[in-house]
Amino acid sequence: MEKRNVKICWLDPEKNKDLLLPVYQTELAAGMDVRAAVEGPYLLESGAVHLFPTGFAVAISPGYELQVRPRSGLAVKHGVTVINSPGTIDADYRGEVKVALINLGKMPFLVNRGDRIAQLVLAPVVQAQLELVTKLDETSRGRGGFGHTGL
Ligand SMILES: O=c1ccn([C@H]2C[C@H](O)[C@@H](COP(=O)(O)OP(=O)(O)OP(=O)(O)O)O2)c(=O)[nH]1
Repeated sequence: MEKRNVKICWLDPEKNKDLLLPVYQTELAAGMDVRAAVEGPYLLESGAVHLFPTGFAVAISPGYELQVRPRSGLAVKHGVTVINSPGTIDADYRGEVKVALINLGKMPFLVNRGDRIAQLVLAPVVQAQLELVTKLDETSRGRGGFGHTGL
Protein backbone atom coordinates (compact mmCIF):
# COMPACT_ATOMS: atom_id res chain seq x y z
CA MET A 1 0.00 0.00 0.00
CA GLU A 2 1.20 3.51 -0.76
CA LYS A 3 2.65 5.33 2.26
CA ARG A 4 3.01 9.06 2.70
CA ASN A 5 5.15 10.82 5.27
CA VAL A 6 3.34 12.65 8.06
CA LYS A 7 5.49 14.48 10.59
CA ILE A 8 4.21 14.17 14.15
CA CYS A 9 5.50 15.61 17.40
CA TRP A 10 4.44 15.45 21.02
CA LEU A 11 3.68 18.90 22.33
CA ASP A 12 5.04 17.97 25.76
CA PRO A 13 7.17 14.81 25.33
CA GLU A 14 7.93 14.49 29.04
CA LYS A 15 4.26 14.67 30.05
CA ASN A 16 3.09 12.33 27.28
CA LYS A 17 5.80 9.68 27.36
CA ASP A 18 3.26 7.13 28.63
CA LEU A 19 1.10 7.60 25.50
CA LEU A 20 1.42 5.72 22.21
CA LEU A 21 1.46 7.36 18.80
CA PRO A 22 -1.56 6.72 16.55
CA VAL A 23 -1.22 3.27 15.03
CA TYR A 24 -2.80 1.18 12.28
CA GLN A 25 -4.17 -1.82 14.16
CA THR A 26 -4.08 -4.11 11.12
CA GLU A 27 -1.95 -4.29 7.99
CA LEU A 28 -4.50 -2.72 5.64
CA ALA A 29 -6.40 -0.52 8.11
CA ALA A 30 -7.40 2.85 6.63
CA GLY A 31 -7.39 4.65 9.97
CA MET A 32 -4.87 5.00 12.77
CA ASP A 33 -6.46 4.78 16.20
CA VAL A 34 -5.81 7.88 18.25
CA ARG A 35 -5.65 8.04 22.04
CA ALA A 36 -7.04 10.48 24.55
CA ALA A 37 -4.36 12.57 26.27
CA VAL A 38 -6.67 13.49 29.14
CA GLU A 39 -4.81 13.88 32.43
CA GLY A 40 -7.28 11.71 34.30
CA PRO A 41 -10.58 9.90 33.68
CA TYR A 42 -13.16 12.13 31.99
CA LEU A 43 -16.84 11.32 32.27
CA LEU A 44 -18.68 12.24 29.07
CA GLU A 45 -22.26 12.64 30.21
CA SER A 46 -25.16 11.55 28.03
CA GLY A 47 -25.80 14.33 25.51
CA ALA A 48 -22.49 16.09 26.24
CA VAL A 49 -19.82 17.24 23.79
CA HIS A 50 -16.16 17.46 24.78
CA LEU A 51 -13.00 18.38 22.89
CA PHE A 52 -10.37 15.79 23.81
CA PRO A 53 -6.63 16.49 23.55
CA THR A 54 -4.30 14.03 21.79
CA GLY A 55 -1.04 15.61 22.96
CA PHE A 56 0.46 15.82 19.47
CA ALA A 57 0.60 18.03 16.38
CA VAL A 58 1.20 16.97 12.78
CA ALA A 59 2.51 18.35 9.50
CA ILE A 60 0.77 16.75 6.51
CA SER A 61 1.97 17.05 2.92
CA PRO A 62 0.24 19.72 0.83
CA GLY A 63 -2.63 18.12 -1.08
CA TYR A 64 -3.66 15.93 1.87
CA GLU A 65 -5.83 16.18 4.98
CA LEU A 66 -6.20 14.03 8.05
CA GLN A 67 -9.80 13.12 8.75
CA VAL A 68 -10.91 12.54 12.32
CA ARG A 69 -13.48 9.77 12.22
CA PRO A 70 -15.45 7.82 14.80
CA ARG A 71 -14.58 4.30 15.90
CA SER A 72 -17.55 2.16 14.97
CA GLY A 73 -17.31 0.08 18.15
CA LEU A 74 -17.71 3.14 20.39
CA ALA A 75 -20.55 4.41 18.23
CA VAL A 76 -22.52 1.14 18.13
CA LYS A 77 -21.90 -0.01 21.70
CA HIS A 78 -22.00 3.34 23.51
CA GLY A 79 -23.42 5.95 21.13
CA VAL A 80 -20.11 7.84 21.33
CA THR A 81 -19.11 9.45 18.05
CA VAL A 82 -17.20 12.37 16.54
CA ILE A 83 -19.65 15.26 16.41
CA ASN A 84 -17.99 16.98 13.43
CA SER A 85 -17.15 13.76 11.60
CA PRO A 86 -15.13 13.73 9.52
CA GLY A 87 -13.12 16.40 11.32
CA THR A 88 -10.56 18.03 9.07
CA ILE A 89 -6.90 18.51 9.98
CA ASP A 90 -5.56 20.93 7.38
CA ALA A 91 -2.08 20.54 5.93
CA ASP A 92 -1.12 23.97 7.31
CA TYR A 93 -2.40 23.34 10.87
CA ARG A 94 0.31 23.06 13.51
CA GLY A 95 -1.78 23.14 16.66
CA GLU A 96 -2.74 20.16 18.80
CA VAL A 97 -4.92 17.59 17.05
CA LYS A 98 -8.18 17.40 18.98
CA VAL A 99 -11.11 15.02 18.91
CA ALA A 100 -14.64 16.36 19.46
CA LEU A 101 -16.74 13.55 20.89
CA ILE A 102 -20.47 13.55 21.58
CA ASN A 103 -22.22 10.99 23.73
CA LEU A 104 -25.49 10.16 21.98
CA GLY A 105 -25.99 7.17 24.27
CA LYS A 106 -28.23 7.05 27.33
CA MET A 107 -25.40 6.31 29.78
CA PRO A 108 -22.40 8.43 30.77
CA PHE A 109 -19.20 7.24 29.05
CA LEU A 110 -15.85 7.19 30.82
CA VAL A 111 -12.75 8.13 28.80
CA ASN A 112 -9.47 7.17 30.43
CA ARG A 113 -6.03 8.46 29.52
CA GLY A 114 -4.72 6.43 26.59
CA ASP A 115 -8.13 5.16 25.46
CA ARG A 116 -8.56 4.89 21.70
CA ILE A 117 -11.29 7.44 21.01
CA ALA A 118 -11.23 7.99 17.24
CA GLN A 119 -9.27 7.20 14.10
CA LEU A 120 -7.27 9.36 11.70
CA VAL A 121 -7.51 8.77 7.95
CA LEU A 122 -5.04 10.44 5.59
CA ALA A 123 -6.90 11.50 2.47
CA PRO A 124 -6.01 13.38 -0.72
CA VAL A 125 -7.58 16.78 -1.24
CA VAL A 126 -8.23 18.72 -4.42
CA GLN A 127 -8.97 22.43 -4.06
CA ALA A 128 -11.76 23.77 -6.22
CA GLN A 129 -10.87 26.55 -8.58
CA LEU A 130 -14.16 28.45 -8.87
CA GLU A 131 -15.15 29.64 -12.31
CA LEU A 132 -17.99 32.16 -12.17
CA VAL A 133 -20.41 31.67 -15.08
CA THR A 134 -23.88 33.03 -15.85
CA LYS A 135 -25.48 29.70 -16.77
CA LEU A 136 -24.76 26.05 -16.00
CA ASP A 137 -25.02 23.18 -18.49
CA GLU A 138 -28.28 21.20 -18.43
CA THR A 139 -28.63 17.65 -17.07
CA SER A 140 -31.46 15.12 -16.80
CA ARG A 141 -31.52 15.58 -12.98
CA GLY A 142 -31.70 19.32 -13.25
CA ARG A 143 -32.70 20.82 -9.91
CA GLY A 144 -34.15 17.59 -8.52
CA GLY A 145 -32.68 16.43 -5.25
CA PHE A 146 -33.43 15.49 -1.65
CA GLY A 147 -35.34 12.33 -2.59
CA HIS A 148 -37.04 13.51 -5.78
CA THR A 149 -36.45 10.06 -7.33
CA GLY A 150 -38.40 8.44 -4.47
CA LEU A 151 -37.19 6.50 -1.47
O1 LIG B 1 -11.79 17.50 14.58
C1 LIG B 1 -10.98 18.42 14.42
C2 LIG B 1 -11.22 19.45 13.49
C3 LIG B 1 -10.27 20.46 13.38
N1 LIG B 1 -9.14 20.45 14.12
C4 LIG B 1 -8.12 21.48 13.94
C5 LIG B 1 -7.30 21.20 12.69
C6 LIG B 1 -7.90 22.08 11.65
O2 LIG B 1 -6.95 22.40 10.66
C7 LIG B 1 -8.32 23.27 12.49
C8 LIG B 1 -9.45 24.05 11.91
O3 LIG B 1 -10.53 23.17 11.68
P1 LIG B 1 -11.79 23.64 10.85
O4 LIG B 1 -11.37 24.37 9.63
O5 LIG B 1 -12.69 22.48 10.71
O6 LIG B 1 -12.44 24.62 11.90
P2 LIG B 1 -13.10 26.02 11.77
O7 LIG B 1 -14.18 26.02 12.77
O8 LIG B 1 -13.45 26.35 10.35
O9 LIG B 1 -11.95 26.93 12.33
P3 LIG B 1 -10.83 27.82 11.63
O10 LIG B 1 -11.48 29.16 11.50
O11 LIG B 1 -9.69 27.81 12.58
O12 LIG B 1 -10.49 27.18 10.30
O13 LIG B 1 -8.73 22.73 13.76
C9 LIG B 1 -8.88 19.41 15.02
O14 LIG B 1 -7.87 19.37 15.69
N2 LIG B 1 -9.82 18.44 15.13
